Amino acid sequence: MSDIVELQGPDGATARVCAHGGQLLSWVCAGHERLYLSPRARHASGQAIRGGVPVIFPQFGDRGPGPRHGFARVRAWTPAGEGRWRLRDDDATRALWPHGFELELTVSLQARALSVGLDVANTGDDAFAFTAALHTYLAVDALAGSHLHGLGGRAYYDAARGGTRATQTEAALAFAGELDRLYPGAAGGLALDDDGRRLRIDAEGFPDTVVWNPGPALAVELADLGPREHERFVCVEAAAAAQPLRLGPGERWHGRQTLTVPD
Ligand SMILES: O=P(O)(O)OC[C@H]1O[C@H](O)[C@H](O)[C@@H](O)[C@@H]1O
Repeated sequence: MSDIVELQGPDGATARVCAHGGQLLSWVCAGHERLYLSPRARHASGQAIRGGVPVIFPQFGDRGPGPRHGFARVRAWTPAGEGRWRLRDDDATRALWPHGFELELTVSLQARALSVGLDVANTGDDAFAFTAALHTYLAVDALAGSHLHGLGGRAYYDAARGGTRATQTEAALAFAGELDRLYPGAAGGLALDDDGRRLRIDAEGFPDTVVWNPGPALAVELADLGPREHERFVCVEAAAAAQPLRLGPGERWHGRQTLTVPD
């Protein structure tokens, strides 16, 4: 598609970013694709692309009256220089959410690392509250053997079980069946192991982490996913979802997720 830009890293890494949704679609580092993009992903206007790094704003999930996961992921963003895209309010966004804002997405490639930044500026005359996330789909070769480290002992809300609160007792989280957890106040310091490969996941600005895998039954129900596709990814999301963030007129917030392939 013509609205996809390829970025080159210092060590031969590449990233592809689509203006539709301001969405990272691919990051190839040390010869491996690190992000998952569904073969059934749709790039059509008004549709969210299943995979990569969707930008969730101004509403995470169903935590408000607006469209599920907000509108940023289905809007056309504007290129704003090397590795930068912007989204500003317009008549269509104000019809859904009556506020003046500017989002800036920054994608940068360092040696063995990818950094995705999201800035939110309040350009209107009134304060607003928002929830947001970088809804990162990490590719895995073998879901059954994958483990996410760094959330042991953390409390979470379990959206796959009616939002009940629980505490993760195991040090390494395994994936079997639907998993949909919001860990408030747990950000970054994570590592995903998959088939002998490790990826470090760090965050700043975003206070929470969401971990999602639809499992086999839900994967079949999602038209842009399909049978067994859930075995190819784990979503580890840098999120501000448990409590809305507030910005007064002229204020700006910055969040970032960094993925690193250790040497
Ligand atoms: O299907 P989507 O609207 O893209 O949402 C995909 C998933 O996103 C997040 O991870 C939520 O916690 C899940 O509840 C949701 O199912």
